[in-house]
Amino acid sequence: MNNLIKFIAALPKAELHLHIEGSLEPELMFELAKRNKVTLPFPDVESVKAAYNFNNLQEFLDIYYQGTNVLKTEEDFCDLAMAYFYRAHRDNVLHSEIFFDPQSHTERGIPFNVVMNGLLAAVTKAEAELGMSVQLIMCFLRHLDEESAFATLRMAEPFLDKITGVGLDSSEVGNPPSKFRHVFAEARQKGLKLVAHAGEEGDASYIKEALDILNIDRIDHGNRITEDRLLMTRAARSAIALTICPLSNQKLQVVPDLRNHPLPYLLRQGLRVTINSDDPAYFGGYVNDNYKALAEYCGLKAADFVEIARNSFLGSFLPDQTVAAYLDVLDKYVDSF
Ligand SMILES: Nc1ncnc2[nH]cnc12
Ligand SMILES: [Zn+2]
Repeated sequence: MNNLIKFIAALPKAELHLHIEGSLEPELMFELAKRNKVTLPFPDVESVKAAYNFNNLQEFLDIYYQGTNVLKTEEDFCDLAMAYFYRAHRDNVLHSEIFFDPQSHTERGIPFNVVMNGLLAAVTKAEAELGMSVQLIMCFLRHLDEESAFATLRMAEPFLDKITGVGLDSSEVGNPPSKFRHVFAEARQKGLKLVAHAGEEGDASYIKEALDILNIDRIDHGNRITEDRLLMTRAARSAIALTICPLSNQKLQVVPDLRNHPLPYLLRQGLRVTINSDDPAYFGGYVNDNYKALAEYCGLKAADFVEIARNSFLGSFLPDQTVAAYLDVLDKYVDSF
């Protein structure tokens, strides 16, 4: 097992499902609260951590949106993203596609430009200092209406060459993909990639809608695809990637027991599954912790993790040439281990 943990630690990988707001560690939350004179509803870091016990997605989201209140300036967004890039770099993440939730900031009066400029400064720094590649995916909050998503897309107009795609997150059940069909169609027309959280808490019909109506390029989570054999076959044949987040699933009680996580089954069924951290500051682990959990609880072996790391590059939105270069790095690592 020790050898496998070492193998995972240095395995070259991409992370494709990471909410930058979900990487806000309690320590940084307190630092930013002090810097911006924001009063937090918690006396100290320990009590924040103690509050991170969730029975479902909504309980998490309530506390996650509250956490964003400390983010006010470009510098805050830059510091937040840099903290994640340094941490991901330690996990040997070579490429990261990060989500951000502009509406959680614009709704509290923070200008869209402040969010973008802060994140873009961090992306430039991570690329230069750490040699990482980074892409940004702008998510629409699905508990808000489609008009608000359209307004967000309009705000993003000056930055569209720096945004790779759009996504759909927040409260899934009751907010089906079809609610956002027009804004996704417009995003597609603008040349953006499309992803959506689907089949996390919602049943497999949410995944089917996201594929049929939104025409997504990648499925975020998708763990409930096991409920629909036809959909699984379709996902396997089309090689669409699933960005699965095991520790998140456990924390949000989407999967009651990690020992029964569907990822190994989906991998054997030939689906392009990847392992990701989702909101690592809230769910108790960064990407390598998620890989390790699958080793420990599901008995995945080195060859499985190589396949998953390979999937992470193949499922990315990088150009083919860059993917090929990363796969070479991966092959060399495997040969040398
Ligand atoms: N796991 C998740 N599901 C839906 N929306 C989210 N926003 C941040 N994390 C999320
Ligand atoms: Zn997510």
